[in-house]
Amino acid sequence: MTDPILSVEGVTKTYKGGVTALQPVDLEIRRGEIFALLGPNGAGKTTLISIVCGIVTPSAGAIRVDGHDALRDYKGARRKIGLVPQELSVDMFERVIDTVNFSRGLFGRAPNPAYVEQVLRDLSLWDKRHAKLMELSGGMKRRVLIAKALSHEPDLLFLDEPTAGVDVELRRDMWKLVHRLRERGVTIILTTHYIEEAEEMADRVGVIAKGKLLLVEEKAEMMKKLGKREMVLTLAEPMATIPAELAEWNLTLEDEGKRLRYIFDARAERTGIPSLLRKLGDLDIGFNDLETYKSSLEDIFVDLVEGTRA
Ligand SMILES: Nc1ncnc2c1ncn2[C@@H]1O[C@H](COP(=O)(O)OP(=O)(O)OP(=O)(O)O)[C@@H](O)[C@H]1O
Repeated sequence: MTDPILSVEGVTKTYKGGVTALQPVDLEIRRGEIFALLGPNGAGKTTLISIVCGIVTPSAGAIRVDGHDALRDYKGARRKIGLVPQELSVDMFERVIDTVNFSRGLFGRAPNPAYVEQVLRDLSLWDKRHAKLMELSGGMKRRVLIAKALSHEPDLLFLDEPTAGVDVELRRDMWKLVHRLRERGVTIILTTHYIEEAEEMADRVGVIAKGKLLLVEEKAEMMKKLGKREMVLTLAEPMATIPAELAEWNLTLEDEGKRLRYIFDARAERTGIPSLLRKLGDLDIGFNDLETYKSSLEDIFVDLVEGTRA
């Protein structure tokens, strides 16, 4: 890959007390992409982000942000990054515009009212710019966190669980916003528990569990490569048990014997469907309907994460 905006090499983290939060992680993020880091609670997502942002010191490894060594040239690296944390940690009495300008100042950036106005407009906060944070709804406060993170014109934006606990409408707004930011050239890394979010937003997805980056793939490629498919037959007559003759297909009987589900590997050359249908004919088992489904990213995720269990 040419000139990634972020490269993480062999990064590990063992916290004091002995919790290993990250096994050696290697990851390169391309300029302009939306990358979703998907993993269950405690997988190490926040630890990885915090290391890249210089909040947590890694036990080993190297990080480069747009050419800056994040350990040796912390300031240079950090200036490139905007971080939207999970938690609100803002002064509730402050006004929106002041807190955003303050964040910008922290990075030593000269005032740029036109830029700040654009950010606030993008986030539908312009009309609220003189409101105190305490006067805003929860969703608006989250937008303020994003505005603060964007205040110093970063090239790489981290969103740590951007939509945890927000309503569906705000979640959709966030997704739109992320796409708009990318159109402006901002690279985005988001962490999420929500498969739907990764599926909806990301160009690439990394799956992390127990501190291990299990897989990094183009989203579409991941779906294609690992995708399973399902076929569901609605039977003409309910069935009490699956006949022994059908054992090799590993079918499951559902809905009080009215439906047969067959899960097969879309990658396999032989799916087993023609022979299954023939066998059903031989056994005189009729069906009224046949549907097929692609597996979702959710199924893939569960498979991968379960695969890490000893
Ligand atoms: N400061 C700390 N000291 C000790 N252990 C920690 C610390 N921070 C995190 N951990 C542990 O490291 C592991 C990874 O935690 P981390 O917060 O990175 O996961 P996560 O994927 O972000 O989880 P979540 O989705 O719940 O935020 C967990 O076992 C956690 O308990």
